[in-house]
Amino acid sequence: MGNKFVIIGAGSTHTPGILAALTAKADEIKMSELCLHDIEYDRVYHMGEFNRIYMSEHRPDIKTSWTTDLKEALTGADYVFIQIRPGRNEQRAVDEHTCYKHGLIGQETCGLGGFAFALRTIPAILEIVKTALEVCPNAWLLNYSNPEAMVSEAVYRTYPQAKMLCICDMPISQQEQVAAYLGYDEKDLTFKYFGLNHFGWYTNIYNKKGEDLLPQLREDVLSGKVTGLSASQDAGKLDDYWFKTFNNVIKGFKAYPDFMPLCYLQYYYFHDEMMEQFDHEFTRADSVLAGREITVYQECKRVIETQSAKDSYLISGVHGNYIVDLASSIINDKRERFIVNVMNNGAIGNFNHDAVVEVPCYVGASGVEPVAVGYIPQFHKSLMEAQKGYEKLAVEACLEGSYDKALQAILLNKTVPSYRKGKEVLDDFLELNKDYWNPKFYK
Ligand SMILES: NC(=O)c1ccc[n+]([C@@H]2O[C@H](COP(=O)([O-])OP(=O)(O)OC[C@H]3O[C@@H](n4cnc5c(N)ncnc54)[C@H](O)[C@@H]3O)[C@@H](O)[C@H]2O)c1
Ligand SMILES: O=P(O)(O)OC[C@H]1O[C@H](O[C@H]2[C@H](O)[C@@H](O)[C@@H](O)O[C@@H]2CO)[C@H](O)[C@@H](O)[C@@H]1O
Ligand SMILES: [Mn+2]
Repeated sequence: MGNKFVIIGAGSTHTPGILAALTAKADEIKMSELCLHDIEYDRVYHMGEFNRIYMSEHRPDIKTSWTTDLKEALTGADYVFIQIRPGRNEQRAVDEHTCYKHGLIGQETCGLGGFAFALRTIPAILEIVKTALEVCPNAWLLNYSNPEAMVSEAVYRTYPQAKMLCICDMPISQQEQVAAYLGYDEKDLTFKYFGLNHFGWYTNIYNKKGEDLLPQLREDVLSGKVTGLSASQDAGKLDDYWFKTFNNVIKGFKAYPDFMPLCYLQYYYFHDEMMEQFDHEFTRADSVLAGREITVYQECKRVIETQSAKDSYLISGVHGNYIVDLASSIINDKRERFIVNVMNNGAIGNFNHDAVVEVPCYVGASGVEPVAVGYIPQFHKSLMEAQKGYEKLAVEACLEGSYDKALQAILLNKTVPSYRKGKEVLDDFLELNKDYWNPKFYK
């Protein structure tokens, strides 16, 4: 008997990439069944039928199904991938435009866009984990749903018994860019890293000879020899948003050269410049809605009409491969190294032990074993402490429906300059999220 895999939020436009990775590694992960679930019938119908046709042509031995019934999806599940976006990209666009209206960065997970997003996602994720603990308590839950930093805090404190890993594909994406610049395959390098999700730094980059390549990269940055990461890649593969974002890594590394920053730190290091660099009228969510949201479902409809996926493009890419490789490391007890959001418990010696941090971990059948990072410098520790205070208070505000805690959280976010600005955005968000936020906010 093989493994039943389930994708919750399967209407995700990233699902085709995950299907490609699951299919490519079906034997390695012993996949015998794949069920797609989403709360929106139209989305799970199109993605579910796409998957049925695709699998019938590539792996007819694998049983496929799709449903809007969560308990039905989770019955007998062994591995559950979760990638939900309550309110979809339409509500993400509302988050971004609202922040820009008040002169603050509008971004999916960073700044106050992430705050609104977290307060929509956390209640939904907790419901899914609660149901999974009832229906398939021994299943591994691998979560991509954002904002990971706050989703993981909420889940790990509410359901510490859940076999759940909260992961992000940004570190591996940036590592692939850096490896290409250095002339290596990413798998041949060991990246030393610490931080919070979308708020971390690389301290060393070792090759197989044990040589640390970060100092040379730092020299290239400080000398002006390298001005952008994406230059090392076929820029055509990256859209303008990612092209700019990966190039800003070099800008951040130059500004604070002790460690290489994860690209998302651009929103905190250079908030004012990000306001100039990114379009306020046509935001990232607008771009996704006009792009990926349309092309992915057009392809699903085409395959359903022709009843064949033989000539369908399917790009597994880093997003699809990362979560399937992680599942394989558990299934086959490979104990490979992944960057995961885990309870600190001393991995970062001088940071709150009762806080979720994002660190390298070895992942096997027994779960995750974080690397001992040791003590981190005052600069990074202080930035992380303020951000973690924001994250923890945002989770408490969400779970309690507390306006006061929401106001406290907001002021701790480095993209918010004042109580007045933060309160203006919060009050707009309360009105705009009535269908998603804790009803206690409105009592
Ligand atoms: N961790 C990472 O590095 C990473 C990478 C990519 C995407 N993501 C996250 O994955 C999630 C999905 O992203 P996307 O761009 O694919 O979104 P998407 O809008 O394309 O798809 C999300 C799907 O979730 C469904 N959904 C919403 N609420 C649900 C619920 N309660 N139960 C089941 N399904 C539900 C929606 O109907 C939609 O089909 C987002 O949270 C996004 O931020 C995370
Ligand atoms: O703006 P989106 O919806 O395209 O992406 C938002 C997500 O961006 C990161 O994931 C990227 C990944 O880093 C990139 O290399 C490529 O694989 O696409 C992914 C998804 O677009 C980030 O890690 C996620 O947390 C964001 O949700
Ligand atoms: Mn991420």
